[in-house]
Amino acid sequence: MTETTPTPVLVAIDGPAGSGKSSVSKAVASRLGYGFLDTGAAYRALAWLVLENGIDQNDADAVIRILADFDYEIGTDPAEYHVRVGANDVTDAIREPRVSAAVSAIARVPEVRSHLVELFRSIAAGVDKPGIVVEGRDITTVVAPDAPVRILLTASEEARMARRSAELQDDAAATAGAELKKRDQADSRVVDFLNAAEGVTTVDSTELNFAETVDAVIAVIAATDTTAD
Ligand SMILES: Nc1ncnc2c1ncn2[C@@H]1O[C@H](COP(=O)(O)OP(=O)(O)OP(=O)(O)O)[C@@H](O)[C@H]1O
Ligand SMILES: Nc1ccn([C@@H]2O[C@H](COP(=O)(O)O)[C@@H](O)[C@H]2O)c(=O)n1
Repeated sequence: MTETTPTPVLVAIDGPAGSGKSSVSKAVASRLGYGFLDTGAAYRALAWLVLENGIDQNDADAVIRILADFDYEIGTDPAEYHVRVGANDVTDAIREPRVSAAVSAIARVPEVRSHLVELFRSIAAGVDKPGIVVEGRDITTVVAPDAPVRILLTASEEARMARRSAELQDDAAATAGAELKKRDQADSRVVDFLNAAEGVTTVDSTELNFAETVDAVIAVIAATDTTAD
């Protein structure tokens, strides 16, 4: 008798910048023994490659050309998160302000989006765990609209700006709020991650601490029949 490997349960989480998507998703994945896929890291890694090659991020044709050389790897084990482009470990470099400032221009190129959407679907399908938490901006609507669990993780702009500033120091802390706002404005012209699509559950963490937010997301997953097709 041949044994079939069950399809991993996909938990799709979208939300604006600083809403806690990465940190909360990673903690949820750890608790459940699931994998974790940070999709923003791929857009950031491509933006890093564009900048490293001295390409103008607004030159869509040049960005599309470099996509063919985009040798990308991401760790989906929440305990071993890493991002590589070719031989370069870019885990930290992709968080630099210059990358954050360039990424929205790259993410609005349709060819980039379709290429990465396919990549995300294949990474999620191949995870060697019972499930995977995939987070980004268009996971509930484009990457995995049929996922059994779909969540919009949100928080007030004030809360998100304060949380992001608290991670940083001095000048970076002072500009983080403005950067976050600008990026959301640019990104929301491409995909709607501010309003929950039909069937998507909103978790608003404005009044919740980190642990309460993780619990709230796990409660949504627990309330869903993830065995249904
Ligand atoms: N409910 C919460 N209470 C307090 N802090 C929180 C909460 N949720 C997340 N945080 C903190 O907010 C900060 C931003 O979270 P995180 O980086 O996970 O957001 P994000 O949505 O992935 O952001 P981006 O889209 O910009 O990458 C982190 O320092 C995280 O620990
Ligand atoms: N599904 C996604 C995820 C991300 N983006 C773009 O990438 C940028 C960085 O994402 P973070 O989650 O690391 O903040 C983001 O600003 C978007 O431009 C996307 O388009 N779709």
